[in-house]
Amino acid sequence: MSEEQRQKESEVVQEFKLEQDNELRFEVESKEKVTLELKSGLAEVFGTEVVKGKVYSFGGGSKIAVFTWQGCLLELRGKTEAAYVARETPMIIYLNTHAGLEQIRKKADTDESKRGPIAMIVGPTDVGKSTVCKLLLNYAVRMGRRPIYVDLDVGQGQLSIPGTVGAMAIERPADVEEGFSQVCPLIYHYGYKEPGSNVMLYNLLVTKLAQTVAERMEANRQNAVSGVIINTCGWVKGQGYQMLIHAAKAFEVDLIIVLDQERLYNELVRDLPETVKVVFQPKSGGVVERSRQARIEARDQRIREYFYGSAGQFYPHSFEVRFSDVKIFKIGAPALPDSLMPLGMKAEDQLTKLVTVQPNQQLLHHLISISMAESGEDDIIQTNVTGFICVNNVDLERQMLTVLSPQPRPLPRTRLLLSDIQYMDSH
Ligand SMILES: Nc1ncnc2c1ncn2[C@@H]1O[C@H](COP(=O)(O)OP(=O)(O)OP(=O)(O)O)[C@@H](O)[C@H]1O
Repeated sequence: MSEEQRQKESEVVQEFKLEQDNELRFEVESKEKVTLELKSGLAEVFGTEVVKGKVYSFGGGSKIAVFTWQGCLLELRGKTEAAYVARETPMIIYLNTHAGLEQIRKKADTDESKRGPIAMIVGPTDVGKSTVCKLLLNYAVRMGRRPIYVDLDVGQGQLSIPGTVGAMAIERPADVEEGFSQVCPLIYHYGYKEPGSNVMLYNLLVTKLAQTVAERMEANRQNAVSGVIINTCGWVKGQGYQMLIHAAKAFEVDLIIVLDQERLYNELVRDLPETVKVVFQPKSGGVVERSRQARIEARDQRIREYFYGSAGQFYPHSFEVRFSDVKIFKIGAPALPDSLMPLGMKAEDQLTKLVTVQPNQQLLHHLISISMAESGEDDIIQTNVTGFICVNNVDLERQMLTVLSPQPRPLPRTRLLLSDIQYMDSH
């Protein structure tokens, strides 16, 4: 018997029969792998249809729900941390939300003066915001729509690596194992994992992103009719709340779905004009709370996937870059008291100021965004980025950086933006 066969024999196999409107929830133990197969009936994972007979594979730490509207038989192989069938889910509520959005799209279909819905999903951490976004986007594309996904979550975003905000037109349902295919997302560099680290910059980027999305809707009628789904951060108190209000205004949202928190719902109803519809919806009982450590690991995993692929299928490059061949900037200078500011400038302006960085050992392990800006005069802060590198070594004597890059040398552009976020490349 081969090693592979032996492994297969000793595998834990579990079968689940689901009635209609049931959901199988499972978590994969860290460092383990679990496969899923639909044996009969129909099922979906966060809005993407599961293909019968196809074997899907999920890595350690995955938290998955397989829902069925009609009933089905499922098989799991491998070590699950928890696996159970839930009968109570809010899926019908989410489906109704989709139907409501589709009504607005239908009106825009026949009336050139109208556009599709702009919906924002808000709520505290771990209420399933990203999952509801995915669901609504998947249902929309399955109906032939081309919605725009905007991700404002700088900590646990789905479109790019942590420390960025971005948007992408969704062309096909998310892959069950890999999520949305990241072809040409429009990404802006923020540089921190917390939205509160530089509120001025965050709001500036949200405004810029909103403008760009509006332009895209102007230029592409199919996107305009399909509308926008916006994912947000879980920071909903104090300044975090003000940032949500800012985003709602910048994107001119029509609908806000508040998951799980009634207080937030009441505040939004109170503070936003009546033209913005605010609805309260429950979170799914399946959403798993993540510890601080789990969040750190998820962020690291996201960055690793950027360079190495979700299954280690990418081979990034490591090469040297001469200090003199690039210009590195960071955004935000140390705050000075108003009395020391040059005439006409406010202390706040410092926060969105571009500062040149002389390469030194402090760059070690930091992520760096490659700006699309071509020259020094371009507004680098409000220009999108084309990719990311990580600094693996700084040689002051030879004036060289060694960088990890998804693409071979040379770097596609020379204007670089330093991120506060670090990544230890342990490959
Ligand atoms: N019904 C469900 N059953 C099992 N797991 C689920 C379910 N819904 C969501 N999850 C899982 O729960 C985790 C948290 O969900 P999600 O990322 O959508 O929450 P969030 O509110 O966006 O979190 P954050 O505030 O960190 O952005 C994810 O790993 C997701 O796969």
